[in-house]
Amino acid sequence: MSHGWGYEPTNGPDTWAADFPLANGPRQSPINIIPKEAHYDPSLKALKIRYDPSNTKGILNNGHSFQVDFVDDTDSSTLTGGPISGVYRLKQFHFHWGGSDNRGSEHTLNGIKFPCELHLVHWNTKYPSFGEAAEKPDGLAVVGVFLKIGAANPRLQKVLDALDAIKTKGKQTTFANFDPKTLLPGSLDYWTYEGSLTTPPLLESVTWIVLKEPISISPAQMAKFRSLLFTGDGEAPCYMVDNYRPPQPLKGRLVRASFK
Ligand SMILES: O[B-]1(O)OCc2ccccc21
Ligand SMILES: [Zn+2]
Repeated sequence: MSHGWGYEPTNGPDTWAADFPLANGPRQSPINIIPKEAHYDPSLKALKIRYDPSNTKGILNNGHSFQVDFVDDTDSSTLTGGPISGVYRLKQFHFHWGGSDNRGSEHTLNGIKFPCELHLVHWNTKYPSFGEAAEKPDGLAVVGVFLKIGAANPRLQKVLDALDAIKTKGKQTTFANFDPKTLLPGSLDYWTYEGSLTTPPLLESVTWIVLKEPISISPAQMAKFRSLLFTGDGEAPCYMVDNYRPPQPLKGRLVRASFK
């Protein structure tokens, strides 16, 4: 039986095109961002991010990352402004990280990898659901935030403390009253471009909004991420590390900057 996609040599990013032909599509993510080649666009609006912590639903190890899910049946946690039009609802956030501090992010800056990258996933409410939106060219908007090694980040602690309960694939636990806005850096300056999911099915439905300013994470906090397992209970354990797709060809796309 064919094993599912993952990040090992036998099922990692270089093998995905076999089952997911979009892997070689015209608007794939992530990309390498070269700030000097980004176009400052004065017409880009400021990001407007309003999250309601009471929408927090739970935290799950999905075998590829861990994600914090939100109730998305009303417009109480939304992203508006920025490069998007209309209202996008927060669905979940998750991370990608490396087995050591020299890698882990999906987007890179001048070819530099960060040790970790946060994705806050939102869907366009002009469509009836996340699933429907994920198949539309303007269906999703993902805010990407780089994490760099530094002082322990107290804003991450509540998420980190929940990881012991979701060590293996498929485990989930209650997680309530978390405000993801507390994870954002002081500046909301961003780069934006049209791209895709960075995981199969690699749907080309994402307006990417990558923040310029990273947030910090300490080595000890990174070690907690790396203590999760890709594998389920009873399987030979495989640490959840290097769950990132490398940068993909730009194929003529414009990267715009919201700042000079
Ligand atoms: O592929 B991703 O990690 O990046 C965007 C996204 C959206 C929803 C699920 C997973 C992802
Ligand atoms: Zn992601």
